[in-house]
Amino acid sequence: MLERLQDSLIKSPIIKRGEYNYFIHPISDGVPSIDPHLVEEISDYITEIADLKVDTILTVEAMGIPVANALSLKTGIPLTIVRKRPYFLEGEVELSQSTGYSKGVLYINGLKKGDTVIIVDDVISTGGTLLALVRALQNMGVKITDVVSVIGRGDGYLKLRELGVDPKILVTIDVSEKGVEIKDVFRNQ
Ligand SMILES: O=P(O)(O)OC[C@H]1O[C@H](OP(=O)(O)OP(=O)(O)O)[C@H](O)[C@@H]1O
Ligand SMILES: Nc1nc2[nH]cnc2c(=O)[nH]1
Repeated sequence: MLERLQDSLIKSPIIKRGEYNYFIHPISDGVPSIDPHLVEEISDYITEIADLKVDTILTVEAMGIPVANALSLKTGIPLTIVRKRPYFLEGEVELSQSTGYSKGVLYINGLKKGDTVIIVDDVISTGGTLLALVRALQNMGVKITDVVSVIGRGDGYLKLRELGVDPKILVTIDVSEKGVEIKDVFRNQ
């Protein structure tokens, strides 16, 4: 199950970003090249495990885009991208993002109260990004059917449970200076 993803993850190089052990992988970095079969394996799996009765697939710039776009092509569901730059359109919602190695601002456009979305992202680590995004969507009155992260590390996902959301993490890993270890693979109940 998700063999390509698991096999490629254990080959990930590690770099230090401050104190943070950052793994480098095609899905989360686009480095080295992204194998389309890998993206297909992941998007096929998401169609089996996630609730896709939604108006749109929501992802975060930049590295949520390859998988979310494949899912959009496969299902015919539109794709909405949370951007790192403002457009100053009416209804734009701004939120602060923090990860284990960076801080920034994200901007939601194109969503309104009553819309239903699935969130798809490449990695959940501290949970800072998805926590801020889910909070903003809940304040907007947007319904979230599922939150899917391709890769998970650490216990940041627990923060989302406090908002009533239980993320589906396809492969959970441990990351140390030595490399990546597979901890768990998501299986449908
Ligand atoms: O759980 P967290 O600690 O918040 O980390 C997860 C976030 O980190 C990465 O985004 P990043 O901001 O590095 O942007 P990128 O997709 O442009 O690489 C990733 O795409 C997630 O959105
Ligand atoms: N590529 C990559 N993206 C991340 N997003 C949050 N943590 C990480 C990480 O260690 N590697």
